[in-house]
Amino acid sequence: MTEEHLDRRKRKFWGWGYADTSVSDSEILEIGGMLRDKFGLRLRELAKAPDISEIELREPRVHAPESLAGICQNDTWARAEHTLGKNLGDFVRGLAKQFDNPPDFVAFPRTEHDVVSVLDWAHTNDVAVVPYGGGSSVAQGIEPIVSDDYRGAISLDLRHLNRVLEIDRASRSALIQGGVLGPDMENQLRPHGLSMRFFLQAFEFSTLGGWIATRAAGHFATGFTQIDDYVQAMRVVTPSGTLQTGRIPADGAGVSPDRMFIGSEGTLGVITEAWMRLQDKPTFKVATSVPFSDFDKAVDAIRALAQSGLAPTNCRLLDPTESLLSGASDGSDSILVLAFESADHPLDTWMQRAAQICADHGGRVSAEALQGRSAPEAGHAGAAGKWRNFFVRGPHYKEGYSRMGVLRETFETACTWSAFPELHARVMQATTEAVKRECGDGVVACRFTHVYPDGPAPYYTVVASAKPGGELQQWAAIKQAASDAVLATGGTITHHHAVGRFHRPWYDQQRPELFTSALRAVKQTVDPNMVMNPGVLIDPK
Ligand SMILES: Cc1cc2nc3c(=O)[nH]c(=O)nc-3n(C[C@H](O)[C@H](O)[C@H](O)COP(=O)(O)OP(=O)(O)OC[C@H]3O[C@@H](n4cnc5c(N)ncnc54)[C@H](O)[C@@H]3O)c2cc1C
Repeated sequence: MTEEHLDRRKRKFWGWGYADTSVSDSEILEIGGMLRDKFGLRLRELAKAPDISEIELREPRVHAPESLAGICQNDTWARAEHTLGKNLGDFVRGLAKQFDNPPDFVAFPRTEHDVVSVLDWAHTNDVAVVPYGGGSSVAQGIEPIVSDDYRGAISLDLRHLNRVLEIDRASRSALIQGGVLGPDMENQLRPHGLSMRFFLQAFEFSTLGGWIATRAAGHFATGFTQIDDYVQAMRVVTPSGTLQTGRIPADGAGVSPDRMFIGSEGTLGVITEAWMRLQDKPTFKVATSVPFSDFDKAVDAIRALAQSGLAPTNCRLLDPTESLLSGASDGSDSILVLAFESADHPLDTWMQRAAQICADHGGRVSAEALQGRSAPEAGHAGAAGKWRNFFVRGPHYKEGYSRMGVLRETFETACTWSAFPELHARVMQATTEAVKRECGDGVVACRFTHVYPDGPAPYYTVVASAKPGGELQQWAAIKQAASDAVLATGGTITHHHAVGRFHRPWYDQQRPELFTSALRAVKQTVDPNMVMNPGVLIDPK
C-alpha cells in the first residue's frame, strides 16, 4: 500500500468503511428477508443513506491557531466523520442526520512533535482533546461531548502515525506507531514473516493505539486474548510531558506504568508508539465445528477445554439462536467452533484430546476430529465457514440494519464459571422481557467470544423490530435491563467494548471508590487542566 493510498482514501462520514465502498442493497435485503422469515421481524423500506450536503453542524466554537493550521481541518466532512462512533445509537443518529456534538476542528498530526504541539495548545486554551484511532468505538468514546467548562472540543486523528518503525526479530517484537490500522500494520509485518494475530472484529478500521487505549480483545479465544498481553513497552504523550516505558518481557518492579495507560481510553494521554509482542505466521492449523443438542452440556465442555491447558486458538460457542442468526445451523443445536494453530508443531494430539472432551460432554464430533484432523467442512466452509463469513462481514452490515428498521445491537461481559449459570439465566430473562416490551418481537442470542480457566466472556446479540424514531429509547431500556442484570450477578459491564461515555453509569458502580480517587489523582498529574477526553471513565472537573 503506497503512502498516498494510506493518506488519501476517504472514510465514510457515517457508517462503516471507506467512502467508495458499501454493502449493496441486495445484500442488506437478503439478511432482512432471513430475519423476517425466521424471526417474524417487520422491515421498513430501505432508508437512504445521508449525503454530506444534508448535514448541518453547529458553528465551530474555536479555530486552530496559525501554528497548527497546516495539520487541521474544519470542513463538514472531517467534523461529521469524527462525531459519531459505531454503536446502534450512532448509526441511528447518523441516518437521522443528527450530528449534535461535532468537534470544532480535527487535527491530523504527522509526527509526535505535532501531537505535543496540539496538546500544549489545548491545555493552555481549555479546549478538550478527543484522541481518535479508527473511530470504531461502540461506547461513545470518541464523541466530543463536553460541558461549557471548555471553550470547545477537538478530535485528534492519529491516522498518519501509521508505520512499523523497527523490528526486533530475535525478541519477536516490533515498534509500531499508534495510529496504524490493523490491515496496514499486518501488511508491514508480513515481509518479516511476523504477525500480531490480533484480529478483533473491527480489525479493518481500528488502530493499535485504539486497541491499547480500550483494552481490546482479539482473535485468540484463550491464552493471549486482551491487548494487555501483547504490549511490551509504550510511549505516551500527556499534557504534562512524554513518558516511555522500558522493554522488558516481564517486570516485577512495582506497579506497572504500562498498565496505568492500557485501558485509559484517551483520558490520560495519547499512545503514539508501542513495542508489541508478535507471533510467527502459523503453518499448522486444524479446525472443526461440534454441534451440541444441549447448551448446558456444551458450556461444561467449554469449561473443561478452557481448564485443560490445550489453549485452542478458537473456542467459540454459539447458542442455537446465534447459530441460526449467523447461518451456522438451522437453530436446533449449539455449535462450538474449535481451532488450533501453531508455527512450530502439528496439532493432531491437541485436536484429538479436545474432540474427546467434547464427545464426553455430548458433542457430535466428526471422525476426523477424533483422529486429530480438520473436519472436511471446517475453516472456510460448513458451519465454521458460515460463522466466519458472517463475523467478517458483520461490521459492514451495521448500517444496513438501521436502514431497514432492524434494531440490532450487542453487549458483552465476563464472569466466573460459578457465576455464569445465574448470570446467563437472569440476563436472558431481563433482556428478553425488555425486548418484547419495547419491540413486541425479537430474540436474544448468546455466544462465548473468549474463555478462561476461571470463566467465560459471554456476548449477547439482540435483534428486533425498531420503532421508527424510537430506536434510541428502545435500546436504552433494553440496555438498562441487561446491564443491571449483568452487574447484579457478578459480571463486568464490559470485557472488551470499553467504558467510554455509554457505560459510565455501570462502570461507576463497579469501580472501587478508593480507586476512583487514585485515578483522579493520576489524571490531575498528567492532565492538570483535564482536557483529555473528559467524561470518559471519570468525571472531568
Ligand atoms: C463492528 C465492530 C466490531 C468490534 N469488535 C471488537 C472486538 O472483536 N474486540 C474488541 O475489543 N473491540 C471490538 N469493537 C470495539 C472497538 O473496535 C474497539 O474498542 C477498538 O479497540 C477501538 O479502536 P479504534 O482505533 O477504532 O479506537 P477509537 O474508536 O478511535 O477510540 C476508542 C477510544 O480509545 C481512545 N484512543 C484511540 N486511539 C488512541 C491513542 N492512540 N491514544 C490514546 N487514546 C486513544 C479514544 O479517545 C477512545 O476513547 C468492535 C467495534 C465494532 C464497531
